[in-house]
Amino acid sequence: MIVTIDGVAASGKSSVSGGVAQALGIPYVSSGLLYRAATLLGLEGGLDLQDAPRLLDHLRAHPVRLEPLAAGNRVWLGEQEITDRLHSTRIDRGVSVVAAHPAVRAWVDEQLRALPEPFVAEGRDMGTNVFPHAPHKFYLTASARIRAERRSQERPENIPEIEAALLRRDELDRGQIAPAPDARVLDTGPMTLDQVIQTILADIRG
Ligand SMILES: Nc1ncnc2c1ncn2[C@@H]1O[C@H](COP(=O)(O)OP(=O)(O)OP(=O)(O)O)[C@@H](O)[C@H]1O
Ligand SMILES: Nc1ccn([C@H]2C[C@H](O)[C@@H](COP(=O)(O)O)O2)c(=O)n1
Repeated sequence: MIVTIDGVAASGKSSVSGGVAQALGIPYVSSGLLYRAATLLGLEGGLDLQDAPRLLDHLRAHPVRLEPLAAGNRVWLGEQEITDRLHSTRIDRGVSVVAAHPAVRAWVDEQLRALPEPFVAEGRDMGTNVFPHAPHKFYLTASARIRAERRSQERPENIPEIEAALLRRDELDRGQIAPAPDARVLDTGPMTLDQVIQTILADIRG
């Protein structure tokens, strides 16, 4: 069984997926981490992030592995764990450019489709493109201001700066952020994290 949870940036995908996965006793898969890892490798390799062929060569020469766990995902570059380096303003600024390359998307999708079921998959196009046959699909939204207020607990920037960056990323990611026609859309703005998780679990359990 695959559950897909897509949505806009900072809508709560990782936190909600982790809670749903833990309740179901299965792992969750954060597809965004693979795009973030590709961005980190590109930046640290001194590459032009617009140069998809060179970026792809670099990714093939430096194998990245996603370890999906219910308690949180880990990303490995060979034997070295890089998870803690993937959530920074620098990566946020570059990741949409990297994620727009069809070849990078194919690199990510291949890794995701090779994972053993069951799992909860979160990202932008899990329900539309990567796992269109998933039986349970959800799509999270919230206003940019609410998302910025939530994220301000985790980042040093002020709320208007975070809000502007989120709106910029939504715009750059717009090619990937449509909900699947059969997804249940949840506006998490007026909901607590636990309410979102319980709503999804109730829907899955029918
Ligand atoms: N319904 C909610 N109520 C309150 N806080 C929430 C809710 N959903 C998420 N949060 C908080 O919002 C922040 C962003 O959530 P999270 O990192 O899960 O979003 P995301 O969609 O995975 O982000 P990104 O797109 O950047 O990977 C976290 O601090 C999380 O605890
Ligand atoms: N399925 C996905 C997942 C992620 N992306 C891109 C778009 C995001 O800006 C970036 C980081 O994802 P996040 O950690 O914010 O979920 O990766 C995508 O295009 N498709």
